[in-house]
Amino acid sequence: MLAKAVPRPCSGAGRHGAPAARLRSVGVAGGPRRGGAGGRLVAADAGERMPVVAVAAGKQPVNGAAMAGIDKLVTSTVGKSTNILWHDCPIGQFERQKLLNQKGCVVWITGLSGSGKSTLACALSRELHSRGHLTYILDGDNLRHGLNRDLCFEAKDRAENIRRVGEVAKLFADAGLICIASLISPYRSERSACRKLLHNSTFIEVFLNVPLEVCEARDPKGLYKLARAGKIKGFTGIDDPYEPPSDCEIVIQCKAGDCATPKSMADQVVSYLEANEFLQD
Ligand SMILES: Nc1ncnc2c1ncn2[C@@H]1O[C@H](COP(=O)(O)OS(=O)(=O)O)[C@@H](OP(=O)(O)O)[C@H]1O
Ligand SMILES: Nc1ncnc2c1ncn2[C@@H]1O[C@H](COP(=O)(O)OP(=O)(O)O)[C@@H](O)[C@H]1O
Repeated sequence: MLAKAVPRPCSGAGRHGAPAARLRSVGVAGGPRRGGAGGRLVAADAGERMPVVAVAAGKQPVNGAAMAGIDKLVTSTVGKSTNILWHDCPIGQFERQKLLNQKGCVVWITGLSGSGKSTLACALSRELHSRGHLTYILDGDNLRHGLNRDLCFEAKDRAENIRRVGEVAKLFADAGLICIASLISPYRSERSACRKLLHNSTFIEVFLNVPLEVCEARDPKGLYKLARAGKIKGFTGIDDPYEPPSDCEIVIQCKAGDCATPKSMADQVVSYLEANEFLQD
């Protein structure tokens, strides 16, 4: 049966409530996500989903769901979507995390082209996989082959690219996975907006601090050469800005001739995840 719609916190995607349960407490019976059988309709979070219609008792609910027990529904307008309701499910992030023995999070790797983002993402995924943890990589280049194929590299398209990846990453984290997002994401404000989508402690920003000269010397795709020759316009670091993070969780520093190996970069991130109880053996 559908319960009466009342504002309540839940652990579904997009909830910004209390920090996800520490792994130690994952799976404790009667935890925060225990609920009755069947789906629930819940009202929107303040801020993200603004209720616009409250149907008084006895009146026809907005979506026409004149079912027994529903005398009041609160619908929301979110962006261009009107009259929408959040549908919750008793199997939530808590249950999924328990199944996976890990806490869902986003490891967001930012840095110049050629700084080693994809290399680190792969090394990290491999390391976590070998320890029995489920990860998924959202790679900027790869996503531009599908989800983001309609976007170019103008500022507004990069911003939309980052926003979309942030939203997808949020879903993966809610699914209980360690989501590794690897994209240049050159703008501080857009990275910060992605951080706000998640509870702060579950957004782990990793800055690959590699000097432009090193990235340019690597130039595995020959893009810097093309950018220097003026054949690619608006290339990050050449004629488009990169705003380094001012306060991120992990900085991996690399200087000419002095770069950590991919495995030791991955180990640095794994240590952080362990220290912050994202992983359970
Ligand atoms: N103008 C310009 N500037 C920067 N990068 C460019 C550009 N044009 C194409 N490429 C290639 O696209 C990859 C970056 O895509 P992202 O989605 O990560 O970029 S962004 O976050 O939207 O800025 C980037 O991949 P990486 O080298 O792996 O970073 C490049 O291969
Ligand atoms: N830690 C590292 N030390 C030395 N070379 C690296 C390191 N990480 C990446 N590379 C090399 O640098 C180049 C760019 O790496 P890549 O992961 O494709 O960067 P990005 O995804 O940031 O563009 C590749 O040729 C890669 O082998």
